[in-house]
Amino acid sequence: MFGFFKKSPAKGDASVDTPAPAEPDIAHDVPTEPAPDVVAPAAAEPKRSWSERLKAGLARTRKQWGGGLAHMFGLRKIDEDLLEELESTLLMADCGVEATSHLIDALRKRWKRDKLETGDQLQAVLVEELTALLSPLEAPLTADTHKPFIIMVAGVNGSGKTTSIGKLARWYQSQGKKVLLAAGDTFRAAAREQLITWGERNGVDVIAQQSGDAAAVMFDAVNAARARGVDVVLADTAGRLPTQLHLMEEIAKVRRVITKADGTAPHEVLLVLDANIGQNALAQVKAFDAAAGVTGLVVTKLDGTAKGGVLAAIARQCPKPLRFIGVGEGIDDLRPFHAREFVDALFAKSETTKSRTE
Ligand SMILES: Nc1nc2c(ncn2[C@@H]2O[C@H](COP(=O)(O)OP(=O)(O)OP(=O)(O)O)[C@@H](O)[C@H]2O)c(=O)[nH]1
Repeated sequence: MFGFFKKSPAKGDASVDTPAPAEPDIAHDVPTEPAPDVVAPAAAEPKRSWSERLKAGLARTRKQWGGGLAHMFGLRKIDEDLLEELESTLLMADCGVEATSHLIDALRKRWKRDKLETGDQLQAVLVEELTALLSPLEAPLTADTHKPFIIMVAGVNGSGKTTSIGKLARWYQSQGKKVLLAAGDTFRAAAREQLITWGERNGVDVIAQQSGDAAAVMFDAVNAARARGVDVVLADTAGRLPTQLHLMEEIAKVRRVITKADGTAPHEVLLVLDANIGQNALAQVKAFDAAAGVTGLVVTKLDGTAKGGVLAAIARQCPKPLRFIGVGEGIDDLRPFHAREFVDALFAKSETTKSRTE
């Protein structure tokens, strides 16, 4: 079962100058308690394409928008009442006041300028404007500017960090990269076990310590990655709330230790946001950015929420590259964000996905 898993590191692989951590424990030991899966086991149902999964995943948000929008558009004549209804629908989908006003103003201008008449014509313009609003967020993370390319993953508790790391590891493996995981969530034992189990099953080395602090794990991981010719390091960190100031200080320290181990790193600081938090995402981006210098976002759980409009709020109020979006618990349910693909899925005809989502 654990056949792919490498045992202990070659001597000197994880040599540490300072601080002196406990001996790095390449996690080949059997976990003392059953570890939860990083992601749900492969489902028995036939494999669906990413675009099908994206459409299915966005069903709730689409219902919130589309449900309201379907009767709004069609052959209905455009008037101020229609724009007002559209405004409420966008606000309810958590687009936020700024993005909503921006979109409504743009639609009003286009209505007058292009002499639009029907709701359908207005919908086509909304698709265009929303794509234009979200496009600046589109910036896939190829992770090939450095070797090893060190990605530090941060976020509040339960946002989906550890799960996303498993999915990202699979994604980068599929791109032909050699991946190493660093179990830097030293607060939650289960997170460490999750990564270890995932690594064992997928032939990915995991740097972990039975005890010790996150900084030491990071230091070991950077050195081990160098010694083993790793392309991408995915470093987990403990969940924390922006209000927990001492923990926000700790994440700044974790970052500093990574830089100490490799002067050019971290090459990416990914903030994982749970889409269900809607507008709170903005405050989280600001707080984590101040503490750890966020360079990219992952928005998870877009499948479980009607608040997919939060991406528009992010685009308008705190634009950061949206590297990946998650639309499910399956291993392949996290993919690079593409604005047009996202908007198309949002406005897809529900018949195409209905049978799969119910
Ligand atoms: N439906 C759905 N669930 C997700 C998605 N991403 C993560 N999850 C679930 O969210 C839950 C929390 O995920 P974790 O990865 O453990 O979260 P974490 O941020 O590492 O948690 P802490 O270590 O407590 O900070 C798990 O049950 C995941 O399966 C997603 O895109 N969709």
